[in-house]
Amino acid sequence: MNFDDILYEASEGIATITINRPQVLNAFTGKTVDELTRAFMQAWADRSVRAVILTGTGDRAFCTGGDQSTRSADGYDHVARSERGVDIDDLYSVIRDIPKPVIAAVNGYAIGGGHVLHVICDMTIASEKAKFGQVGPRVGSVDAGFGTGYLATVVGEKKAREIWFLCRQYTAEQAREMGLVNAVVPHEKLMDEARAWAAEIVLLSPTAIKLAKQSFNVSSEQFRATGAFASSAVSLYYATEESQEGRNAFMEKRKPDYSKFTT
Ligand SMILES: CC(C)(COP(=O)(O)OP(=O)(O)OC[C@H]1O[C@@H](n2cnc3c(N)ncnc32)[C@H](O)[C@@H]1OP(=O)(O)O)[C@@H](O)C(=O)NCCC(=O)NCCSC(=O)c1cc(O)c2ccccc2c1O
Repeated sequence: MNFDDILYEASEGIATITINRPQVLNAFTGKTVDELTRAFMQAWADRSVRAVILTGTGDRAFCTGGDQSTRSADGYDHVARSERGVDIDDLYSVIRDIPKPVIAAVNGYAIGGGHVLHVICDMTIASEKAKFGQVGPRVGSVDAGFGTGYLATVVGEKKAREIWFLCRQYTAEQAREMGLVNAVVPHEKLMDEARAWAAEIVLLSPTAIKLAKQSFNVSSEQFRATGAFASSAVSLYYATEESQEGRNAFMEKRKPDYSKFTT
């Protein structure tokens, strides 16, 4: 399968999927989301693959979410819906549903939708240089469902609300302390560590792993429906002046001014 925005490689039972848009810190467009979804389906269909690693190209970013330069007033479709009609909810679903563990190897910023991506992965290994956070309320967006409710099941309600309501960035060590990542390793050892974890999985019973993963998914399944509903709501929100102010401020490299908006 040919991809433009991502890299796909499979060997020794491990598929590695790499978001490859370093010029925008691996932010994704609809096309990127579509390619990621297809890459996960390819890893699912390949019976020799027992574990998947998701990472980003370069030293600076895992993924910084939707590519703001492609977002327009008529909404979310331009950010995360491809010509083929595949959207972010399908990507989140395939990461959860593929019956093989998915390890996020976070090599830098995991921000916005990029943060949600690593949260959805089964496990996260972080470079000591990694930075984590949500930015939606700053840039006029919100990725609810897995991005909010499921995050709260991972780090607790208070911490999840802090992450969303303050839009701070957290270090890899802070992320480990709050249970957001499984391990923190020296930057240059990140991919070796991720491959070592995946190689351990390769030796285990694939059916037992599948059953365990599917059973873990049961209690958070409600967030899939919340996410679909939230995507519909956000596509309406993106059309508003308030949301546009967030996006425009980011592109113009200034602070957003939400002072005239109320709710
Ligand atoms: C990630 C940062 C904190 C990094 O800051 P830093 O100062 O280190 O670097 P720069 O800001 O100078 O970035 C370098 C370069 O990359 C460009 N860039 C970075 N991120 C993006 C991006 N997301 N889109 C487009 N371009 C990006 C940046 O403009 C610079 O370009 P130059 O040409 O000037 O060199 C900081 O970059 C940052 O905060 N980025 C913004 C991240 C952001 O707004 N992400 C989108 C959030 S919304 C989202 O992801 C989202 C996705 C979904 O799929 C949803 C689905 C459903 C509902 C909601 C969704 C949703 O909210």
